[in-house]
Amino acid sequence: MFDKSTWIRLPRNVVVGHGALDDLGAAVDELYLSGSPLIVTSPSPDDIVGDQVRSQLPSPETVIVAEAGFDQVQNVIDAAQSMDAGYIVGLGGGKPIDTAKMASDELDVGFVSVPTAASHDGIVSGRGSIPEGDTRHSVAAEPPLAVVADTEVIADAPWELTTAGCADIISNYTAVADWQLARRLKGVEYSEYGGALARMTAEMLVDNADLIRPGLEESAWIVVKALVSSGVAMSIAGSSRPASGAEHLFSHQLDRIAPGRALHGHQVGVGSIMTAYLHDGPDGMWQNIHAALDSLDAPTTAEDLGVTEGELLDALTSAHEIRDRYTVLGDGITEKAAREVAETTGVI
Ligand SMILES: NC(=O)C1=CN([C@@H]2O[C@H](COP(=O)(O)OP(=O)(O)OC[C@H]3O[C@@H](n4cnc5c(N)ncnc54)[C@H](OP(=O)(O)O)[C@@H]3O)[C@@H](O)[C@H]2O)C=CC1
Ligand SMILES: O=C(CO)COP(=O)(O)O
Ligand SMILES: [Zn+2]
Repeated sequence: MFDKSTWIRLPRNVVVGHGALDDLGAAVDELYLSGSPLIVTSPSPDDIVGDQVRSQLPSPETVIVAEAGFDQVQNVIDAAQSMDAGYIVGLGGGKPIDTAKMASDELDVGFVSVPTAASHDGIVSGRGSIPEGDTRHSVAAEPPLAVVADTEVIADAPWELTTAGCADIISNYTAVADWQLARRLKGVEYSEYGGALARMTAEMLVDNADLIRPGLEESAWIVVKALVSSGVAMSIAGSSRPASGAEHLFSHQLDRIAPGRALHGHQVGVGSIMTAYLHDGPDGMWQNIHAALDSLDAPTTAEDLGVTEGELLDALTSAHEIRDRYTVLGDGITEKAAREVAETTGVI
């Protein structure tokens, strides 16, 4: 087996647009894969487009993923082995897509990504992010051979899924700042291209924020392109560093402390406001991040996220424990400092 950790692995076919789902069969045929696919999805995407996807693929089988987790990845591996799947299709939001890409990696079979929501930037990346007990693992996973994103389906998805994707991209500002800090203080390896692409993607999204409105297919198109770009940045870097810093540590910790209250993207957006403040102080980028999230109707407060002041402060003070990734949180901040940043930025 080759060591692929230094390879930049990117999709061959990225099909984005109105009715793109009708091209799924053709986009897959063009990959010269053999055998039948296992489709990994969750309840809503399966209801909405499951039949349309199945009708274009040879003798598919389907697994519905209830929750993210390694047990679900194992279920998918077992199902794929028992049908001798030729490749795996991830259909839906981040949960089924990450599960599918991790199972594909384990089995060494091709992976095709079919997002039904513009809710996260894992739709193109070769990274999987899965919770396990008190930690979250960000692991190398099979990057998609093809991505098929139908803007008609995505524009019809609940608006908050799109605003979550926007916030996930806006958080690249603080993720890159954390990565640069880790390079300066800890000698962490840094990719100029990965960092520049992630930051530029956030800037372009913020510049186009006025065009991103509910129900508009053009908005879905702008956000999906940005998510693709952010995923490519992660592939170039060979890690999630360009798109995941302290704001993601905060969000992952909130998933443990207050599970299921808010979407991933919304949590990282609020985290980004606070970690921007920690980077630059009162006059820095936190106000721009706050204004951009506000203009997109994305959450900016603990209340918007449905978490209490105590839960938010708990997550911020313990976020550094989630994984060994140096950020502006260093080896942890005090409750007094956490309260000050949350109050000054209006998060609590
Ligand atoms: N690997 C990576 O680089 C990255 C991974 N992630 C991971 O992705 C996950 C978050 O992704 P997210 O998409 O929020 O999670 P989910 O897959 O849980 O999707 C969120 C919700 O959207 C619903 N949904 C999806 N598509 C539609 C649609 N078209 N219409 C109506 N509802 C729809 C799902 O419904 P239902 O459950 O009923 O099916 C679910 O309730 C996290 O686990 C995160 O860590 C995030 C960023 C990057
Ligand atoms: O959510 C991600 C990038 O937006 C993935 O990052 P993690 O490695 O922190 O899970
Ligand atoms: Zn994210």
